[in-house]
Amino acid sequence: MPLSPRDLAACLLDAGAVRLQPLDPFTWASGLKAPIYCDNRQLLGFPEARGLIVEALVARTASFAPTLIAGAATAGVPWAAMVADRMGLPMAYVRPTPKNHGMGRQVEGPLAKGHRAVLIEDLISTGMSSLKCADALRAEGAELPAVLALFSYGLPQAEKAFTAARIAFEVLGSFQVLAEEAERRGILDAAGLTALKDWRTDTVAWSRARGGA
Ligand SMILES: O=P(O)(O)OC[C@H]1O[C@H](OP(=O)(O)OP(=O)(O)O)[C@H](O)[C@@H]1O
Ligand SMILES: O=C(O)c1cc(=O)[nH]c(=O)[nH]1
Repeated sequence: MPLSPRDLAACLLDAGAVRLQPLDPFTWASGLKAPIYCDNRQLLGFPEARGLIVEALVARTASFAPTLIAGAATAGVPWAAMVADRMGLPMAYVRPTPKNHGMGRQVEGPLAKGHRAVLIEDLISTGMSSLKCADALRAEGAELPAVLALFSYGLPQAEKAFTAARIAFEVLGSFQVLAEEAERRGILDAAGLTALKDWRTDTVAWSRARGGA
């Protein structure tokens, strides 16, 4: 059976990957402050869950008929490596910025030019990191039909950014289902639920009120 968003939420909660700290917010890569942090990297320590996730990524990836699998550094790289290995395809990885010594490359591995690439990312918040990698792949001459990620918060700024960049993105799991599963398991108490609800009402205002971007 394919991995559902609820299965992914279960994997994340079982792995202890989800942390809630409304009173001591996390700073995200974008500079936003948030009450939640989803550390997908924890999934790497669970071979069974990891295998199911890779299988789901392979199925989605295959539908785009890529000739190259690219990983967004750093957290997307292990997933891209496992997918590329299962599919018997070349793999590259993309740094957030070009390396400032050595070969000075942003896309590392085979030249992306002429390839039809799928970019694999672990998580999408604002989409900024994935889209920087997407730009680099396109600048090197790759066609990029899609970005695939394990999880997305479903923030409107991400939707807008991907639409503007004309790149499809697909995810295995969402914040909404994760929050539902956490509530079902009794992990989210009333205070946690209220904090997440307040945050979701306006994530940017919530962040600014706490000194974030
Ligand atoms: O959609 P965004 O707003 O860009 O946020 C998501 C990005 O943030 C995290 O990466 P981080 O920069 O923490 O680095 P890492 O991948 O090296 O852990 C995550 O792995 C995504 O790449
Ligand atoms: O936006 C981020 O930086 C971010 C959020 C999150 O929940 N997990 C993560 O790894 N990064």
